[in-house]
Amino acid sequence: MRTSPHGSDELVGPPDARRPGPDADEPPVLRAVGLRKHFPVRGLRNHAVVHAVDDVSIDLHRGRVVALVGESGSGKSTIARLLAQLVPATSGQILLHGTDATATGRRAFGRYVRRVQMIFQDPFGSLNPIHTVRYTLTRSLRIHQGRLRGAELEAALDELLTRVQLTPPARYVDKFPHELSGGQRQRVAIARALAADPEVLLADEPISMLDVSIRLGILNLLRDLRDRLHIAILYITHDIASARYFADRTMVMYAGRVVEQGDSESVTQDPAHPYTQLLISSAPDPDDLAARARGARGEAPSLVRPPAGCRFHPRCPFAVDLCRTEVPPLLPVSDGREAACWGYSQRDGRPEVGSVLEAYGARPGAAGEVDR
Ligand SMILES: Nc1ncnc2c1ncn2[C@@H]1O[C@H](COP(=O)(O)OP(=O)(O)OP(=O)(O)O)[C@@H](O)[C@H]1O
Repeated sequence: MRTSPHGSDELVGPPDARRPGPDADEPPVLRAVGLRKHFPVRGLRNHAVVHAVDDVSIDLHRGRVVALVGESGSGKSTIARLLAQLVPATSGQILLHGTDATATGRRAFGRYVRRVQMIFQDPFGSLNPIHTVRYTLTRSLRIHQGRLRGAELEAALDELLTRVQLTPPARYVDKFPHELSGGQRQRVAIARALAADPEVLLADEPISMLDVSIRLGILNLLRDLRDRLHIAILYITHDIASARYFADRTMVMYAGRVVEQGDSESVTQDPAHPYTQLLISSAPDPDDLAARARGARGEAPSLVRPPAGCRFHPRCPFAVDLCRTEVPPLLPVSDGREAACWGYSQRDGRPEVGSVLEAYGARPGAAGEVDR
C-alpha cells in the first residue's frame, strides 16, 4: 500500500493484487460446482421460484481472497449461506478438500463449521448483548477445541484477542458488546470465528455497516489472517474499490449468475463484460448503477421469471438474437479472465463488445480508492 502525501493510509493503488499467491497452485480447499438455489415463492401458483443463484462454481484456495461483487439482490449472500450450509442447495455440489461435504446431520455440520466459518455484516446483531467477550469466545473455543480451562483457556483468549489486534487483551476480555465500538465488535466476531481454527472464512459484507474511518483496519486484519494463517477468504461486497484492494480474484454477479471473473486488477480496471463495465462506472455503489441503468434501459430482471438467454440482455446495448435465447457460458477473455458474454465467443475471431459506457453515455469511474 502506498500512502498519501499526507502520510495517511489512504489507498492510491492496488497494494499487491498481483502478489504471487503462495497457495494458488494447490487444489482448492473449498470448491462449489454448479450451485443453484431456487426459493419457492409463497402465494404464487404454478410452483413459482426465485432464481436466486444459478450454476455458480467457486474455488477458494488457502491464503487467497476471492471477492464476490454485484448489486443488491444478485445472489451474493445466498452463495455465502449455501457455502456455510445454512441453507440447502437446490442442486450442485460443495467439496471440502475434494470430498463431497454436504452435511447430512448435526455431527457432520459441526465438523464442517470447524473448517468453514462465517462473518456477518452486522457486528451489532451478531454478538449477544448479554454476554461478555470472555463468554462469547470461551463458548466458541469450547465448542470447537474441547474443554479448555484455567491458564490454558486464558492463554487461548489472549491469543485470539491479540490475533484480532484487541490489545492488551485484558482491556477487552470482560467488556460487553455495548461497551465496544462497531469495529471492535467486528474484531470480536472475527475472533469468535478464529476460535474454530478454520481454513475458510466467508465474510458477508464485513465492513459495510462500519464507520468509513475503520473499514480499512478490518480489511487489513482480514488480509493479515490470509497471509499469516493462510485462510481462504470469500469476501462479499458492494464496494468494487475494496475488492480491488483486498481480493486476489474477483467474481461479478448479475441476477444470480456469474458474469465475469478473473484477477481483481484486470476485472476492476479493464472490465470485459458489459455489466461489469457499468458496475465499475458506478463505483463505489452498484445500487447507484441499478437506479441509473433502470432509468436508462428498463427494469432489473425479475428473478421469478428471469430473461431467457443472457439475463443482462434487456439492458445490454450489444445484445444480438443469440443473447436473447442462449445462456452464454463463461468464455475466455485473456489471462485466465472469463466473461459470460457471447461477444467473446470469437466466432469471427474478435470480441464484439465495445465500450458500454459510451453506448450509455455514462461517466467512466475508477475502482481505485477504498474508504478508510
Ligand atoms: N429465504 C428467501 N426466500 C425467498 N427469496 C429469497 C430468500 N433469500 C433471498 N431471496 C431472494 O434471492 C435473491 C438474491 O438475494 P441475496 O440476498 O442473495 O442477494 P444479495 O446480492 O446478497 O443482495 P444484498 O446485497 O442486498 O444482500 C433476491 O431476489 C432475494 O429476494
